[in-house]
Amino acid sequence: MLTINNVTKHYDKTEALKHVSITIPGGACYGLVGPNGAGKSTLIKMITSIIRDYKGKIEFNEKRITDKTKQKLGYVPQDIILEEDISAFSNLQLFGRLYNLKGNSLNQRIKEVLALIGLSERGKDKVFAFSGGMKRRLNIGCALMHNPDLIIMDEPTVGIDPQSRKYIFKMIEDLKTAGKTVIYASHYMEEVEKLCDYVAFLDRGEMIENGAISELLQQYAVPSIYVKGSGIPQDKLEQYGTVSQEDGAFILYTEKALEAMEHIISYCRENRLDVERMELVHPRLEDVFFRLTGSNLRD
Ligand SMILES: Nc1ncnc2c1ncn2[C@@H]1O[C@H](COP(=O)(O)OP(=O)(O)OP(=O)(O)O)[C@@H](O)[C@H]1O
Repeated sequence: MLTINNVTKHYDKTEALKHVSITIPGGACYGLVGPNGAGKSTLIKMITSIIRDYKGKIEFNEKRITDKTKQKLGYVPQDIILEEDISAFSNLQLFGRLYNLKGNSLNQRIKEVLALIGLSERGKDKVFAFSGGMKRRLNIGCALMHNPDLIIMDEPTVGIDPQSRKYIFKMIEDLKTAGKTVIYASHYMEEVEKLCDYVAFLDRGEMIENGAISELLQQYAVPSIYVKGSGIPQDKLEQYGTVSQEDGAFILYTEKALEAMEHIISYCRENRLDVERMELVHPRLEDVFFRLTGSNLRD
């Protein structure tokens, strides 16, 4: 378990984090979400003790993060930190040695990690020949060499191809199955919704809300109905909730979705109006963020 207790960080006059507290249960995948400048990278650097001058307390399994406990942490930075002129194997070897792996156990671990990141066939190839996605996978592999219990990933899918993204998702699922704890900072809300069990929303250094994704969806997101058809009066829909328009269709946000759908269908039948398409839209994490902040993450 990782506990972040009332942490505050200033960079000169910028207050990058303000009294943030989060508890991350062991074995969970925890999303950190927020717009540019929200404080995600600062928080991650504090967890990994790259930044040490802050107020508050961060503990992993009830111990302050020291050079010794740091051995249990794996950090995948936003920027790729690989030696391009040497092979994938040699890059992993470098990182393994940093964690005191040697001889057979080092070679064995390199093989395991190459398999985990889907690059077994490319171990001998120099990194400069790799695609952006392969470099990202190798970057993650470097952080896994010492088999850490907590893996912290800062925007690991930025600028990569769909195949590598899929591979990274699978790696995270495998890490979860192996009982590892994962912190996943991302701008991509749909990725967090798919991969993570919990999420913390950060905005301008403040933690706006956090908790289990399923509970936040229930608490904050209102279901909506997509209705497309000719002649359907907007005020009929407004009897059930708030209505917005999108590409010639209505989106009705309502807590009484099924009742509203039944009434819209019978109204259209009675008045011989044509319903081209009507469907219930399940709320998304993006909607929760919008509800809490009044803006979209990528505005
Ligand atoms: N080294 C630094 N010196 C001064 N200000 C900084 C420094 N690093 C970050 N900041 C400021 O602190 C705030 C939080 O930045 P941080 O990089 O943690 O946000 P972020 O959520 O990771 O954003 P992004 O998604 O753009 O990486 C921002 O206002 C940023 O400009």
